[in-house]
Amino acid sequence: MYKIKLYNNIAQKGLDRFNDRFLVGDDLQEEDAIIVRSANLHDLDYADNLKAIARAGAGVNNIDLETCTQKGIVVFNTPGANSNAVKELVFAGLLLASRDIYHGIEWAKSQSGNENLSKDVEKQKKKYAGNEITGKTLGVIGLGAIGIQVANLALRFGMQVEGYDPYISVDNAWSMSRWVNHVKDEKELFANADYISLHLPLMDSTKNTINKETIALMKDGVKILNFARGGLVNDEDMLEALNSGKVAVYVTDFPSPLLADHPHVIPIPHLGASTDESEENCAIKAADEVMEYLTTGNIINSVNMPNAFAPFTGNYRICVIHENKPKMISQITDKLASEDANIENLLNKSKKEIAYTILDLDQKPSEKSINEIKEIRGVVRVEVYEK
Ligand SMILES: NC(=O)C1=CN([C@@H]2O[C@H](COP(=O)(O)OP(=O)(O)OC[C@H]3O[C@@H](n4cnc5c(N)ncnc54)[C@H](O)[C@@H]3O)[C@@H](O)[C@H]2O)C=CC1
Ligand SMILES: O=C(O)C(=O)COP(=O)(O)O
Repeated sequence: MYKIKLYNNIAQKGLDRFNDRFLVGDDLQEEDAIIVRSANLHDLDYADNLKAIARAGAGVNNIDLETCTQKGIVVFNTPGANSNAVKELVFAGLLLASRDIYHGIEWAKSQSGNENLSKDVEKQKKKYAGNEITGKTLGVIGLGAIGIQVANLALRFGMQVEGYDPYISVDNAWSMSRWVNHVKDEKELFANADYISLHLPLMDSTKNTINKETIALMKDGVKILNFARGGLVNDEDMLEALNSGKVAVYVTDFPSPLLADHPHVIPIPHLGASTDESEENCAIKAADEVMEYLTTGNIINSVNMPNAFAPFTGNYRICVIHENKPKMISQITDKLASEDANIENLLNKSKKEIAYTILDLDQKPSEKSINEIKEIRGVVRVEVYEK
């Protein structure tokens, strides 16, 4: 029985994927895998059995990837599973940043009981007038699952779109409309954009992407949308820019204590992925990834290990997570050759400093050979699967 520990509310449709070989709950000990959304796992007490963590969502900055890699724990996410939900909310954000709907609604709600309301509405509305987005320029930073959808939809709203992503994947490049101007230098985007929307991951290298210096390169009255992560924006610098009017509006899905009640901030309580559809998509994908890994060793959508998928052809399978260096495979196969085990299939994949080898065998490997493989210098983890 595999134990799956839940760290957030995970949609039932995803949990329904698990059959009776799995025990799923939020108060389990010695779990084999974790499914999480945004809960912070940086101080996780790693169970000895823990083999996998699936993030039902996109951003993995709540997980200590380095420690997981060192321990041979495979971390998954669910690419694209919530991108439509975020895209839709970004468009709500674009409109909220353009028309003062937010303060207008606040005022209208305060008028309950006012018998002159229809007259007052007509007097008051000039306070909440705004601008249209058609014809304006949107700069999209990060052209991944979400950024591409935002860029493509903005074109349909009649916007000019500039996109910046030095690491854009081939698949995403194919999905991007040719009318999106793919800029090579972020400065060009900062100089041209009326609106800037952030869709890049939070990492050490992207922290404070929006800061005093980058804001100085932007148009006066620029409107910034952050549906990616709070840490991408330096709050103190944003406060100064909002106070001076350099930034006209900041729409954020990550309210901070410093900015939450600023009149030019539209704070949203991290609702980007909170739709039934996206919660189900993410949960189903995460559950499938975990089941596949725990029962076959196949790795699909990992962020810290190479993806590796091979049909389970033998009766037994050995999966080895090891350092990506010469002679690892020959050392592993040597340990099996000594007991005449026939390797029916072998797959080796690598990602940066880590590699993964799947060996399908016709006969059960001995405990001795498995222990010997574990002893090889550079081997991080060994798992054996039976069909
Ligand atoms: N508000 C919410 O509820 C949600 C927020 N997110 C956030 O949005 C981020 C993006 O999500 P997806 O588009 O699904 O991820 P993705 O992985 O498909 O796309 C991220 C893109 O950012 C690019 N990138 C990386 N470093 C960059 C840099 N320095 N400059 C420009 N581009 C860079 C990557 O090449 C990639 O194309 C996530 O990492 C997460 O933090 C994601 C889903 C929901
Ligand atoms: O997928 C992401 O990166 C998100 O930010 C969504 O987070 P959530 O699953 O709604 O806690």
